[in-house]
Amino acid sequence: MIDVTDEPLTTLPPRQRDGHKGDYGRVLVIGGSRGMGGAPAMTGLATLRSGAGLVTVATPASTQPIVATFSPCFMTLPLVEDDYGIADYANVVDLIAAREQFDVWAIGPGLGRSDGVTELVAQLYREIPRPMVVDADALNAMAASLKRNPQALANPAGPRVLTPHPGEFARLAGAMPGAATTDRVTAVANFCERDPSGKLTVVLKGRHSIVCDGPRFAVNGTGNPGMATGGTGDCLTGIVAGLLGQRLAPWDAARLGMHLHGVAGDLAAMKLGEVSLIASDLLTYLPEAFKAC
Ligand SMILES: NC(=O)C1=CN([C@@H]2O[C@H](COP(=O)(O)OP(=O)(O)OC[C@H]3O[C@@H](n4cnc5c(N)ncnc54)[C@H](OP(=O)(O)O)[C@@H]3O)[C@@H](O)[C@H]2O)[C@@H](O)CC1
Ligand SMILES: Nc1ncnc2c1ncn2[C@@H]1O[C@H](COP(=O)(O)OP(=O)(O)O)[C@@H](O)[C@H]1O
Ligand SMILES: [Mg+2]
Repeated sequence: MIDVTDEPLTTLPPRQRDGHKGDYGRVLVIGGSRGMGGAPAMTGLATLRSGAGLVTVATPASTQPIVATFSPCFMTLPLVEDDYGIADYANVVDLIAAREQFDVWAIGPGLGRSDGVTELVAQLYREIPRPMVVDADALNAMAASLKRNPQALANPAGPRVLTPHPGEFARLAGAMPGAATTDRVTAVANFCERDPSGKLTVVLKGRHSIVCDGPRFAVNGTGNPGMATGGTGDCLTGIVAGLLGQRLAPWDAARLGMHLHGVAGDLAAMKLGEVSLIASDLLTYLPEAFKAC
């Protein structure tokens, strides 16, 4: 039985005077491919702007120099690639071996689609014991794995927060959710039940994004159509990862993340007087959104 939550939004605790980077999370973002270096960079910037202590962006070697130019504040890690994109065999071993270094993983923005990506995502999704945000092409990779074996991703090693838009959700679940909120809630709740381990939280994005973890859901009331632009979803991935890095539970990080994402978009639209935004406008007003919360 699914029910709308009546819990108040969980917010971040006040920072201790002697806080240090490790207290606020070491986040690994895995994304990017030739021509899509901006996506993981926006995710990394949103993670930092959401308060994470340290952010590393792992991206194919050919894209690494480009991603690194987006900010001196995050580190970058080259991923081995072959002619078809990321080479799964060469990377999964190193990344899994690195699992103790990172508190939170965020995979998918700009990752591209290939057999190597599908295999890399499937192994990381199953094996990494830390909280993981799964977005964009990592969701498309999951859909490819589920098509081959519906149980391929059951009972992952740690909590997973999926952030599909309706197109990505349709690939994952096999059908486009209806437009009505009740249809969308039912579709997401049914999808969450596919993993009885209770480690799944899903944010179905849109005008009124819905967060659901199986028994409960919440509908977001912030945001505006100016946010319907490339990169704003990559920013949401970073916000949720940044909140997970500060020790919020997946449900709280997803629910607060979508709320703050929309508040930042509303502040940007109001302050810029713009009907259409670009994703970096959202990043500009994200700290103010946190302050207002
Ligand atoms: N600067 C960069 O590097 C950027 C890189 N990016 C990266 O690009 C990769 C592909 O991601 P993507 O979302 O752009 O494309 P895709 O997965 O094909 O889905 C889009 C299709 O889904 C459908 N659809 C239906 N309803 C929908 C809805 N409400 N909202 C959205 N879509 C909806 C609709 O299909 P249609 O109905 O047109 O057949 C639509 O054509 C991904 O890795 C991402 O991170 C981007 O983040 C941008 C900035
Ligand atoms: N009309 C709208 N009103 C409010 N938010 C919107 C609207 N359209 C899109 N958004 C938000 O913008 C983001 C778009 O995500 P996504 O499609 O993944 O973008 P990208 O992959 O290009 O970064 C989602 O968080 C969605 O909730
Ligand atoms: Mg997206």
